[in-house]
Amino acid sequence: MTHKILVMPGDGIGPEIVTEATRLLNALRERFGLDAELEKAPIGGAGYDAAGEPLPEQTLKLAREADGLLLGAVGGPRYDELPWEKRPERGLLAIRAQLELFSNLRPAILYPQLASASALKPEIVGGLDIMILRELTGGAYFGKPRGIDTREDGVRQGYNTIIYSEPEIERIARSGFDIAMKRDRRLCSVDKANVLEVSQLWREVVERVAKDYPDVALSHMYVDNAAMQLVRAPKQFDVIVTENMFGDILSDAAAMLTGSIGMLPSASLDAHGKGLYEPIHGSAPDIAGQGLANPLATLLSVAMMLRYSLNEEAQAARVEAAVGRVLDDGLRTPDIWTQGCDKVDTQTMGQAVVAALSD
Ligand SMILES: NC(=O)C1=CN([C@@H]2O[C@H](COP(=O)(O)OP(=O)(O)OC[C@H]3O[C@@H](n4cnc5c(N)ncnc54)[C@H](O)[C@@H]3O)[C@@H](O)[C@H]2O)C=CC1
Ligand SMILES: CC(C)CC(=O)C(=O)O
Ligand SMILES: [Mg+2]
Repeated sequence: MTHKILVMPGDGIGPEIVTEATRLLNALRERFGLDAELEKAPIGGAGYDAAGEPLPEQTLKLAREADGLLLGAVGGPRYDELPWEKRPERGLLAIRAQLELFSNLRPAILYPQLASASALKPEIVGGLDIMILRELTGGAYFGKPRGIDTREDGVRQGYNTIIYSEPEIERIARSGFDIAMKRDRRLCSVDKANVLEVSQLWREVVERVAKDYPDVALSHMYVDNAAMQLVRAPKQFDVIVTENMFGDILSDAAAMLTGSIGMLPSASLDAHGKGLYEPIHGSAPDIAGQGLANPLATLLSVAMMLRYSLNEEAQAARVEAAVGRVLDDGLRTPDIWTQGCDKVDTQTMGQAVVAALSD
């Protein structure tokens, strides 16, 4: 069956890195028999420019019809003054919500070739392979009420609401336990239950779900400590499950353990395996259009799409092996460059991965 893949480049470095992902997918089609057709649609600032909406109706329609979704990144200073409903970031949140992509897998893996690019010493971080599972359709980014208004005494105030229902917590907890069962069977649930009622409920529900997974060692940790422990001794973690905003922040921190935020892919899944795949980073306006962006997080996101949504494990492994080979050859974009390696631009890196694909 032909896989329908929708690519949504978005803004900033989005189009540059998605160009490399498209090059990769086309190579898999032409040289390795991947049966797939690609379509392209605007989202984020590009959606606003094209259709006046950060998630145009036509993009959402195509997304619903596709088997796999690939996204670059959204946002940029050009759009920062827009009202919330029109902002690029709103388009991203909207597609996640509309497609019920509640389960966001963010693997943080240190490639051995990048040991010297990590923010931590090799003896602390060597062999790092953790999975951060972030709840993606609840919490502060979606809770209502939200806004900025003026109190009766004339003082302006801004507010958001962190809200989670029991079923929302339960389904992400189950995802966390299921993932842990396929790994080292250790799950750390991260919350702020010493201060937040929403976290107290989170902890209660996670404990309840744990009864169905007696083989998984469950622990709990407050998010402030978790941030510190990630930097102090990251290998103590196997799977981390946490709410939307905590996961957003912790995964950016974890990225630096792997050398760069340009190395971390992600999968955002619904309950049936449909997924949106994207690097965890943003649109990086500071380096956009200069060939400086690392495309590897996006290419590794393609691998995740092949594995999780398209059932193409061999193709996924092929992509990951090619990334490993290119790193073996010493090619580095500036964000992961260290002494003795070859500094290359976005396109050269993408072409090298394609050239390194093999049986
Ligand atoms: N999923 C998405 O589409 C996301 C969008 N954003 C949006 O992106 C815009 C910029 O946000 P920032 O806070 O600056 O975060 P960012 O992740 O875009 O950039 C943070 C830093 O990492 C660098 N960086 C990011 N990706 C890189 C790559 N592939 N290769 C090399 N260096 C890379 C950037 O140059 C920058 O110095 C904002 O409009 C923000 O709302 C932010 C995070 C996620
Ligand atoms: C629009 C933001 C929620 C995007 C982001 O920072 C992320 O998903 O990591
Ligand atoms: Mg983020």
